[in-house]
Amino acid sequence: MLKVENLDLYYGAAHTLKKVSVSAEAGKVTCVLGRNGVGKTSLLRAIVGQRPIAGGSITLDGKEISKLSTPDRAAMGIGFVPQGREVFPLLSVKENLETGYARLSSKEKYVPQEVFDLFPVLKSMLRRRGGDLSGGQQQQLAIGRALVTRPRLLVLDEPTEGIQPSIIKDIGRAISYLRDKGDMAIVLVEQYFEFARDLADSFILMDRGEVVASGDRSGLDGDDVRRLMAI
Ligand SMILES: Nc1ncnc2c1ncn2[C@@H]1O[C@H](COP(=O)(O)OP(=O)(O)OP(=O)(O)O)[C@@H](O)[C@H]1O
Repeated sequence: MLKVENLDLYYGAAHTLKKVSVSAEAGKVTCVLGRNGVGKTSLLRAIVGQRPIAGGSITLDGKEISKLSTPDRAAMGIGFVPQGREVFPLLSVKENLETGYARLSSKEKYVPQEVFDLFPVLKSMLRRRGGDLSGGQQQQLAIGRALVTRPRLLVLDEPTEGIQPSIIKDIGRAISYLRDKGDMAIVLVEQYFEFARDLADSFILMDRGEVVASGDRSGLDGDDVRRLMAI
């Protein structure tokens, strides 16, 4: 479904991503692993259209999307859960979810029941302001908001960061459920190794802007991976 090939990205003179390649398939979780600052967030932002690339290609179902705007990519089915969640603090939970309606047809403008099944707390807090939710609840809201857009490709940037263990479990269960439905490809950036290992069908490991290892989940047990994940 998603194919990123030989992607180069710069911030000014800094060559932040060097010939990075990764792919993601429906019904699978692809994990992007690596320490702080190796370029994981930059890769995701390039995929969703928030960072221009200097070289390489990004295709979704064979169509080149690297020149398309972020809203156009969202309309093609890319949903993004950014690092830090980016919940609108003054909007209610309901209004935050409804921001996902922008590119939907009028028939699709509702919150899918599975959002509330996966995260029942959102249902009970629909009128609360986003900014009044705990970090874990905000993360659930950010995932729910992405699901409202009916993504075919769901891109998540460190959904466990700063979250309490019980909610990490809920988020892990949600990702497994979405994967097992079979029609959605999931790209997950994580620094929490055990969480990623439990979910990954395949992975890439990055170091200083480059992919230094990749493979299926069995490759995650190597010492190299742990060493390059250690902070
Ligand atoms: N807007 C920016 N301008 C300049 N440099 C940036 C910018 N954003 C990120 N960088 C630099 O690019 C490199 C990669 O950052 P990036 O956030 O992609 O890494 P990361 O692996 O996601 O790290 P983290 O886990 O901390 O988010 C870092 O050296 C970072 O300082």
